[in-house]
Amino acid sequence: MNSVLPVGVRAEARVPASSANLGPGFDCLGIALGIYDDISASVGEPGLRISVSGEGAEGVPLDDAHLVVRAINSGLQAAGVTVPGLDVQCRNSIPHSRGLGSSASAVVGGLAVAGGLVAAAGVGTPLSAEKLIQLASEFEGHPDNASASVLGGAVVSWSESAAPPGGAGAAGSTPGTDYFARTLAVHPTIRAFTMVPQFESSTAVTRGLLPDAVARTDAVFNVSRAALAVLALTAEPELLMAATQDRLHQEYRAPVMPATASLVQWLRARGVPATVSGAGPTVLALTASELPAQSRDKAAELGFVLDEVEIAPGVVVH
Ligand SMILES: Nc1ncnc2c1ncn2[C@@H]1O[C@H](COP(=O)(O)OP(=O)(O)O)[C@@H](O)[C@H]1O
Ligand SMILES: N[C@@H](CCOP(=O)(O)O)C(=O)O
Repeated sequence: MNSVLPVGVRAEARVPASSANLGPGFDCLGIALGIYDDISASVGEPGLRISVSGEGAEGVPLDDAHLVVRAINSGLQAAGVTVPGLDVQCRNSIPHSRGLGSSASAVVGGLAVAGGLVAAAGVGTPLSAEKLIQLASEFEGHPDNASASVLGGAVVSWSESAAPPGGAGAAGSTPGTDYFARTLAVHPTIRAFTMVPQFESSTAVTRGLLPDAVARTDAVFNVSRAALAVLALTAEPELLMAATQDRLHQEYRAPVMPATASLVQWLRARGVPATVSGAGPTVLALTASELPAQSRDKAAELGFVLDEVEIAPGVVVH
């Protein structure tokens, strides 16, 4: 029988954004970025009271359908506990639907808060980092984002499933899939720059633009670049230009985000290893060199705001 957490138990989580794919590592490489959502939750009287401020506050439901609340409930269930009610506060800095993994961050943050409540009460089963990766990947469908937000730094993630190999279409977990991830020790000279536009793009929609099958030559191209990306990120940053080339997703998504494609092309033509961040429309540059002096103006001309962001630690619960 499930334990009931007592009223008054409280936990907070600070969860980073993430950028998935890093060019060739479609659905398997990611990096945590220093843009954070802060979530706090207390066990309260029956019912749900939720307040949301910051990014995306106007567009999210303020009831049990809220993604963070759903993740908290899922985490409590996984830990084998229940609560009479919840008070939840979300203070968001991660922009939604820009390719910065906001949905994965919301899920990781909610699960981590649930783990924090369980730990604070000293009952139920604690949620380890491995468990958070498993639950978040099952829940949200993007282990590359979720693993980065859990572990921090750059990550490689993979899954094992009893199901036969499938297409590249819809995200979402196949029942019985196990998810795994490891961090890469990012070379200390590598810096991260984001260029974030105002316009949004749904990950689910732009996954629909990807073909189910690709030419073997393109598959080989990406396998070689993804393997090279591990070397470039950890030991030889001078290889980042070659290591961030991709033939699996960026070109297919370009027609619905031409400004993103133009900015990536402009930067790469000047030796900056820029990629589409996740499913876009944000542009990410991981580089050990300075950006060309005109980069900020060029980004602004196309409607993007350029910032340097830290390569972030994983979710922190307190
Ligand atoms: N912090 C959050 N709280 C509630 N819902 C969120 C949050 N972050 C993202 N979402 C939901 O996820 C959607 C964005 O998901 P998605 O299209 O995958 O973009 P992203 O690249 O930002 O993850 C939002 O429209 C919203 O419904
Ligand atoms: N590998 C996924 C990553 C989606 O990331 P998001 O930040 O855009 O949600 C994909 O490329 O679809």
